[in-house]
Amino acid sequence: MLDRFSKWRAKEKNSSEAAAQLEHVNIPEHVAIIMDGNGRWAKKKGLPRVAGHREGMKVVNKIVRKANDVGVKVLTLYAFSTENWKRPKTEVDFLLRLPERYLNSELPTLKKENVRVRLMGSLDNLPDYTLRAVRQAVEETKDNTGLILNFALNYGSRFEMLEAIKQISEEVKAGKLESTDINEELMQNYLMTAQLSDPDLLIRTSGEIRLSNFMLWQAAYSELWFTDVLWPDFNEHHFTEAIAVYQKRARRYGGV
Ligand SMILES: Cc1cc(N2CCCCCC2)n2ncc(-c3ccc(F)cc3)c2n1
Repeated sequence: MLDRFSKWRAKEKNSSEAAAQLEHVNIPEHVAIIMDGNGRWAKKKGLPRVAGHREGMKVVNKIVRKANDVGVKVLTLYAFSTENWKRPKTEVDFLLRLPERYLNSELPTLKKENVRVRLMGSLDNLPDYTLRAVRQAVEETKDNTGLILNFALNYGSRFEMLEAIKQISEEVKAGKLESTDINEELMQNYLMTAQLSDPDLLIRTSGEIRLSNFMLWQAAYSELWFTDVLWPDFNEHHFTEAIAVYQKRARRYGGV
């Protein structure tokens, strides 16, 4: 007896296989990705976990190129969560070297492709070498007008929402805001995604069907697409399959 999720996946697979060519209408403006499965990928191959993260970084490049090619405007990538600090120190140290490694090799190309690098997360707690690299990339691409490449680094949605609530309540206390001013539009301006549209499509790899404290406010109406593919095995075809499925789904925003 197929459970509801397996039936849904079978239906999505058929519809996405039918979508051989990606339509260039109704491309999701903002795509967010939880890049999961790197450790499992390495374990399956009898490699250390960091080999999965290294391989996963190569996939970032492929998907950034593809997103830019198909006309996505914002690509948010969940690179390091506030929960990742609980991992072994050696793995955390390796992970927090990746921004610098990625940017050292890719920033010139990103600049050539008019990509703007953006960060969201609690950056102050990051090591100096990570901060230096990401701040340089943000500065050197700040005038670019193409794809916004938004890395979530040391990011947690509940922390983000609590910080926004604290800031708003301080401003009410200081008389800068009235409590009647507080609405969804105001709240969005106090989140780390201020100025960005909400994700139209949220992808999670590796078969986990959870949001894991990622963009909980912003993803309220996002189309969610889950795949068993582990991030290091994720490629442009999986990405365009997710977009093709998004294009086939009606968007209702809670309406009928
Ligand atoms: C911590 C971390 C982990 C990380 N992984 C590679 C992708 C799979 C997921 C975990 C490991 N990647 N990949 C790219 C970055 C990055 C971050 C900020 C930035 F400005 C430029 C690049 C990155 N950062």
